[in-house]
Amino acid sequence: GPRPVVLSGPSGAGKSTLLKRLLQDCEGVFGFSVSHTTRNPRPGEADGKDYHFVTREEMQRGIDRGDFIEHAVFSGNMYGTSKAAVQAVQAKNQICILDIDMQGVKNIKKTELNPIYISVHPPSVQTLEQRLRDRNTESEESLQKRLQAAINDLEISKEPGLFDAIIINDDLEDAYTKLKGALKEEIAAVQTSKDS
Ligand SMILES: Nc1ncnc2c1ncn2[C@@H]1O[C@H](COP(=O)(O)OP(=O)(O)OP(=O)(O)O)[C@@H](O)[C@H]1O
Ligand SMILES: Nc1nc2c(ncn2[C@@H]2O[C@H](COP(=O)(O)O)[C@@H](O)[C@H]2O)c(=O)[nH]1
Repeated sequence: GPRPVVLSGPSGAGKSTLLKRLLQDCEGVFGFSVSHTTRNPRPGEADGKDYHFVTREEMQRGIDRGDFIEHAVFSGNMYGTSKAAVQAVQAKNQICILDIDMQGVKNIKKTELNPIYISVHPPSVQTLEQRLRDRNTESEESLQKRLQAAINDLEISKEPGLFDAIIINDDLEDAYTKLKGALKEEIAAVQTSKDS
């Protein structure tokens, strides 16, 4: 099947915004890998669509059973990509998109998934902070943890070869055009195979 895509980058950089657009714009081409998390759902988030919302005990049982390709603790909550989440997308011959943090990127690199790695960056840490504050989803404590992780991860993402593309999400239209451009060959291949 087509190569999966890993979308990473600091919390608040715009990954979900960009990937939702990609899913809508290229209908049937991409499928989202629905992660598990122990964090509480935000208003508007649906269980099984945005995440599988689980307790710590359920998540730990899944990890112990070997259900996860990768898992990490981010801002005090557990997150993980299950084998079933990726297989569900791949079974439809779609490009599987994983929205994961830097620990996830490092762990996926140790597997045989062989995805395309894309990092979404904010234009500045100040803009990132403003976007996170405006999103109104985080407590002050969670926001500070996310900003600290962002500063660390932006430094790590300078490592040569870690990402196939880095997209600065300043103007949304421009960032979306660049994201779609970075994936144009994969999109065309899936569209061609669907037509034939
Ligand atoms: N180019 C942009 N210009 C202005 N605001 C933006 C832009 N892109 C995204 N946003 C806004 O910034 C906020 C963070 O975006 P989003 O939730 O997509 O980030 P994220 O990287 O998915 O974060 P997380 O990792 O926490 O899920 C949202 O409120 C979104 O509407
Ligand atoms: N390593 C993983 N990271 C994940 C996964 N699913 C989401 N994430 C990352 O967590 C943070 C926070 O997400 P939020 O929805 O609480 O804002 C963000 O960087 C996501 O990319 C996963 O399965 N594994």
